[in-house]
Amino acid sequence: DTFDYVIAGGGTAGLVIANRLSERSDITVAVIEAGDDVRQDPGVQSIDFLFANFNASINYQYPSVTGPELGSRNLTYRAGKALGGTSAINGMVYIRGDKAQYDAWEKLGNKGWNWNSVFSYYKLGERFIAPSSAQIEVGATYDASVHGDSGPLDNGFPFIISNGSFYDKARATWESLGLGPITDLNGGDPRGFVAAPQTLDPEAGVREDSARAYYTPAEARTNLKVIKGTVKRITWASGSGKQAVATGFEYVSPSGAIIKVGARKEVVISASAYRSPLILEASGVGNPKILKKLGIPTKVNLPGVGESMQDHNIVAMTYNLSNNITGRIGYATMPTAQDVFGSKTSSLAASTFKKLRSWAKALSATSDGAISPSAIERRFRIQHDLIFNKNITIAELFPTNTGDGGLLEQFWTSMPFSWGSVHLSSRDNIEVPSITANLLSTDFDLDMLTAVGRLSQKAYATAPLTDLIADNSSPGYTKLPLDASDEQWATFLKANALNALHVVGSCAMLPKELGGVVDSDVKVHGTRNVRVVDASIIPMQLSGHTMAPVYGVAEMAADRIKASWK
Ligand SMILES: Cc1cc2nc3c(=O)[nH]c(=O)nc-3n(C[C@H](O)[C@H](O)[C@H](O)COP(=O)(O)OP(=O)(O)OC[C@H]3O[C@@H](n4cnc5c(N)ncnc54)[C@H](O)[C@@H]3O)c2cc1C
Repeated sequence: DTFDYVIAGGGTAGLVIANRLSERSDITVAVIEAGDDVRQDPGVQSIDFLFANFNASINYQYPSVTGPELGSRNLTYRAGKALGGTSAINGMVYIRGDKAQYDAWEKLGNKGWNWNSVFSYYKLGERFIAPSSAQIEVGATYDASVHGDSGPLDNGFPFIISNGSFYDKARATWESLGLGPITDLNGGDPRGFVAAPQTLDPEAGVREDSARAYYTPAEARTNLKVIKGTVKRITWASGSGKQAVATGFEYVSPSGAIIKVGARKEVVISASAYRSPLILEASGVGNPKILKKLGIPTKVNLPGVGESMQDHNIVAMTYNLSNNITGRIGYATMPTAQDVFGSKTSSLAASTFKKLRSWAKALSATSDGAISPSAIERRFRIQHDLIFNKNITIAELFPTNTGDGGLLEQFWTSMPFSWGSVHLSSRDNIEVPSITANLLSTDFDLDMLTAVGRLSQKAYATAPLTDLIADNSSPGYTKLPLDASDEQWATFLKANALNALHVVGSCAMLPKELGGVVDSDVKVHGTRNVRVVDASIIPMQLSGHTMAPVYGVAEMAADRIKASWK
């Protein structure tokens, strides 16, 4: 078959693109998705389960190990394998990040990509469901002006938040720690404490994933087709012009047959930050040194493919409760560098600035110079400026119910300088990426996580939140006392820090000389008609979580693609 557009991956971003492109009835669109349609699966619909589908068939699980300094621990990276992709299995928390983080994309060379532009697409895509007055009383506040009200994606607060007994005490504690309540964390300035909305239908109590939001309303269109299969590679037009021209994809059908599907106009890769680089590499687009080792001829020399994979660094602690907390705990506290480092902030700003060059050099060396030290340093400088001059939020502290009556406090740093990579593991294996996690590889990343951990511990030891807390059950105050030294923290974090599953950057939207893979029209450098749209193109980490940014980016990318029709 041949279509105008063929999309590899019907996940969070892929279905946004499919929906928006097929709005025009004379444009034909096919989506090749490896997973099943799970919209009717009660486990997917449920808004309570977050971790329940971790080992299920709708989950990809990719192995990796930490470096020896972190105990060579096994890490698992996860993503959804279903129509809807990771939005079908994730925690649904919807947080966009800080304004300045988006403005940095434009500074990095992406014309037109800034907070104002992406914000307008956030609003276009969203149908925000205002909380009830009972929900507002327990922190579900909002500013209607920062939300959309007629887009496809439902976003709101779970009904059961209104039974919560946690809010008043947590709010008072955070207020006393200088991080008082804010009205809405999605207006570009999320610093403070507030209930976080989730992509769900509050009345029905059902998950809103991209299949429900973007595929269901478009399903009946005759110009849109979903094909079950796993894309192996791009097929190329013969000839060796300046720009490579895709003719479609080759995919493996459920029966194992290798099938070709044609694309008259373009192919779009939306297979996630883990898998989009693999499809490019399998098609000969990437770092010639890596491709040569894999036995793949280079079609497009693009060394940034699979590099600068950025995640958040996450740690969990658990608490026993002396007073039962009813209802759902869905509150985020987001601090800035000043909030966590206090009076040390300016000296840290100066000392870390001096280290950027050596960090960039070391990172470049881990990938055999795939991205030059000077390009990484340029990117690091912008990141440093965001942290220390633009005062963005640099961490999130997010409590949830443990399920057995306890409280799980997860905290993570949002802007680590430790970047990893993800590449094809062997020529024909499109299923298992080779992931280098590279967690906590700079001293500052460890300092940030330590400072955020101390803030987290302090909050649960500060009245009135203490009224609810019986004890720190893990790691426990014996192992990690409230006055733990830097060494004790380092030992704890090196043994327990994990990948937060918020991976971006592996096909970064940046100029090629900065290690970029796609340009600001989300087109792969050196190709005429290959685009990538998913978390992989987000060039620099954001505060919060990654799903909302993926929706915003996909909405804007769809318009960029449509603009090429004029
Ligand atoms: C357990 C978990 C919890 C999370 N919780 C949150 C949260 O609460 N809030 C938040 O903001 N973010 C959260 N995230 C992260 C967020 O969900 C993801 O960053 C985002 O959904 C990624 O979207 P994507 O479009 O890049 O990829 P995906 O949504 O993963 O889409 C990729 C799609 O491509 C398909 N695919 C892959 N390879 C191929 C191939 N070769 N051929 C055909 N199809 C293919 C996949 O099956 C999938 O459907 C969480 C992630 C995980 C794993």
